[in-house]
Amino acid sequence: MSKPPTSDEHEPFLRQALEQTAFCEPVQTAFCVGCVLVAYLPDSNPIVLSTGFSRELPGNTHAEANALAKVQILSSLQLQSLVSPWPGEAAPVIEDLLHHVDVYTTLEPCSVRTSGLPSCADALIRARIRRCIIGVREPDDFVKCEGAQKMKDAGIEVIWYGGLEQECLDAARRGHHI
Ligand SMILES: Nc1nc(O)c(N)c(N[C@@H]2O[C@H](COP(=O)(O)O)[C@@H](O)[C@H]2O)n1
Repeated sequence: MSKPPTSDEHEPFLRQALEQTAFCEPVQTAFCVGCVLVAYLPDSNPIVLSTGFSRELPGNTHAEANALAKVQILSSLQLQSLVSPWPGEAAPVIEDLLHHVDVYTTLEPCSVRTSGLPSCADALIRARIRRCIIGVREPDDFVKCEGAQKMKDAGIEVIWYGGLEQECLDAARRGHHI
């Protein structure tokens, strides 16, 4: 069995998510967020499956949804090369793999979007990820975010990392005139 990571083991992945924020095009109406999806499989080191940042994919897209979308389009062959050895007998299926995935995100996943598009918290709940490790709570600059509570209520373990809060907040607000 793979050992659960300690809080120090989270830091490299949250830092990797923080690096993703540098790629965001800043806008006044939303935050710059970075995300990394990491699979924890038995007898294997953690595997980075995908990364994402705000507005990376075309349209008004969010970091967490982008990281999910990028892994959901992988072919079975691509998944197999990423997650070898896969513990099951059949080829890996993304829906199964996601139950072993921790989501590292610099900002609390959104629960409500000003655009009315689907929220990241709902997308992560639907994907039935294992845990969500969050850099900082979303400040009330735009909306009141209840993403962490929503995920907890749905049975997803939420971990507030705590050690990179200011960096994550500064990254989120990059380019904002406040
Ligand atoms: N968690 C998260 N990830 C992102 O990539 C984001 N841009 C945000 N921002 C939040 O979403 C709201 C913007 O909603 P629209 O993109 O305009 O629909 C903004 O109010 C933040 O709450 N959050």
